[in-house]
Amino acid sequence: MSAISISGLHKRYPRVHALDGIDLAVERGEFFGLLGPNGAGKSTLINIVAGLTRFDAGRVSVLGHDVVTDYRKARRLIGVVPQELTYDPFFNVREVLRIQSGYFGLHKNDAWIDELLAALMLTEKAGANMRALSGGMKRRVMIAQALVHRPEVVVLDEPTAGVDVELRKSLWAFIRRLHSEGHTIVLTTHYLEEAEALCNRIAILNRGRLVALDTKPALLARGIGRTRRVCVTTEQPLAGLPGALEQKVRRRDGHMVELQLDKGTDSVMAVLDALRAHGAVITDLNMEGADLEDVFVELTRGK
Ligand SMILES: Nc1ncnc2c1ncn2[C@@H]1O[C@H](COP(=O)(O)OP(=O)(O)OP(=O)(O)O)[C@@H](O)[C@H]1O
Repeated sequence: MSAISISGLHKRYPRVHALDGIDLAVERGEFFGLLGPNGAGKSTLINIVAGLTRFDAGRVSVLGHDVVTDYRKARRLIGVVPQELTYDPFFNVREVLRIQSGYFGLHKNDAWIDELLAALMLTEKAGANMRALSGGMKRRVMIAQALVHRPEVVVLDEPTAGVDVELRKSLWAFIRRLHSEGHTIVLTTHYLEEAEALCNRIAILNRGRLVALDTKPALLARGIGRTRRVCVTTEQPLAGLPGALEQKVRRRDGHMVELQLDKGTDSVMAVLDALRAHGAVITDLNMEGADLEDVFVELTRGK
């Protein structure tokens, strides 16, 4: 049985086909990344899995429980950390977590709440009013809130958006811990670095469609993963480029030109020679292997 199973899923808003036939299964125990540019449909998908958004066609279940016909059971098995910070400013942190526990009929949940507060470094803020917390702390409370009922499946919609580096690292550590304790984790993120560091399987969504779904090494091994980026800085802005190089340009900005080269067939030395023969005086050179960003850019570019 899959942790999350989605088949033939369609969701239309009046002006956009937000999800255009999604088939996807997240297995139990996976650390799954859901990536995509703005508007790709990630939040819509997550909200559907959480039972918060209606859809037009398809089937969605959490650990075998249909999110529509078996809503209550599905809801108990999943914890969703939404992207937007929504909270009631009149309650303190502990009250928020107690109220949330109450929704699940858990009236003696303080031991677990204390554990969550400690793990998320919120113990000292337990009595603080929500409105008095910083954005990063509110986000941690929302994570705790999603976990009060110890759901097996944890879905985090951009948990580290707008969070400083230090807190991001501690959130990563906490999410890793949840995963090592047996939770299935689904993470949406804009930070490719984050998906590369954490997820074992990654789906890339673009305009409501899945454009890739594979393990991280398999994604990197795709054709595009065999390229290398070379960034050349020249003394004078380049007037033009040798014809053969024009089509390899990825970015160009005054003194700098970034080329995407095939590791197998393009020799870096030959490229530099061609630039020099064209009158360029090279002052700096940077090379990078392909990373997930190349794959992402390639798959979500244009149409
Ligand atoms: N309630 C709504 N009413 C109408 N259109 C919506 C609604 N919610 C989302 N959309 C549209 O559906 C599409 C998918 O949006 P969604 O928020 O799921 O994307 P996303 O991948 O989560 O983007 P982001 O990374 O910016 O959060 C977008 O075109 C968006 O404008």
